[in-house]
Amino acid sequence: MSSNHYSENQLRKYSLKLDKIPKLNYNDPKVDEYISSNEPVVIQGCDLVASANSWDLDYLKRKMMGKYTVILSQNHKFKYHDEKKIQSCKTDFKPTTRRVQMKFSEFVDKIKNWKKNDERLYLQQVLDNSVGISIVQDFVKFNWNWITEKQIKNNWGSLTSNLLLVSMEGNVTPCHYDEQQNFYAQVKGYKRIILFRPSQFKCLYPHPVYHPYDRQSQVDFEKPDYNRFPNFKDACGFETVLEPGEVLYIPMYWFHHVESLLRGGYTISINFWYKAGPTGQIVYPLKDYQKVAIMRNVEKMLNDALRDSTEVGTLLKTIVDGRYF
Ligand SMILES: CC[C@@H](CC(=O)C(=O)O)C(=O)O
Ligand SMILES: [Zn+2]
Repeated sequence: MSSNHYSENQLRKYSLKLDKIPKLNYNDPKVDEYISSNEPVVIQGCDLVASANSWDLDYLKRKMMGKYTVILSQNHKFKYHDEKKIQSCKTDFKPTTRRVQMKFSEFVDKIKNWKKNDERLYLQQVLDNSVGISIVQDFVKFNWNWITEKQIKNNWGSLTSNLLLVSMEGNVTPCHYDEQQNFYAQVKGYKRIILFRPSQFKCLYPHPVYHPYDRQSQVDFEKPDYNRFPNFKDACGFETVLEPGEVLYIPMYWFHHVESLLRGGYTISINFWYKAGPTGQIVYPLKDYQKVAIMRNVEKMLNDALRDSTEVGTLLKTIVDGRYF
């Protein structure tokens, strides 16, 4: 996959079967068909975050005077972990990233002077009043008519947050799923996003629900352990390289892996996370994401009932072995 904006060798190499995600103009009626059926689609020309088109490091440095959330990593992977689950986790969990509060000017200096073996940086800041009046003024000029029309038409819940994502070139957010609907807007630079259906759960082996890495795939895409994760060889997904001005709809529970292109410079993205709508009438057959939600509830119920996460697997095997095929 290449275009006149980037080349194939800027994409990291994985042994995966990947189809292309369609790119449609925002007034193409097929866009609503994809969104209403929880299928990913790249939307062009909707100007969702056009008021952020001028955002670059210097502009943000001038306008953002506070301290902001920056993730530091010993390598190019920024695997998210839930701090709240660390103390209850029986195994000795060693996160590979740490979260600090950093002035924007310091963040800019560090990425501009970054050298090999330095910790990598990834600014991931919720867009709230702390970002300063200028940024808020750009924020209120987002195309809220367009996105709110989608929210209402698809009966989604409320907008929970917007993350401002400023990434160094080459950073990777490894494969995971979220339980929210997501419109992911690319502002600056190019990001490759790989997506898998929720039904690929059996190929991607997410960590157990009690684990700090809940929702994150256990599989290292760069060095897959096919002995532990044999179904990964059957994984098949979709990919796109998102360009500035484009918006990717990431359906809830769809696994996604995100990378800023190698040698592509820093990238700026803004996501829009929406709560799922009310379940309403259950329709059979169940959708794949509903089955993931059921599996999560079974794990949570067993963890709560057994009070020992190491017993959950044994009990589930006892239920299944020789009885359910
Ligand atoms: C949270 C970071 C990630 C985006 C993502 O996973 C999401 O918006 O759900 C990325 O852009 O690196
Ligand atoms: Zn995500």
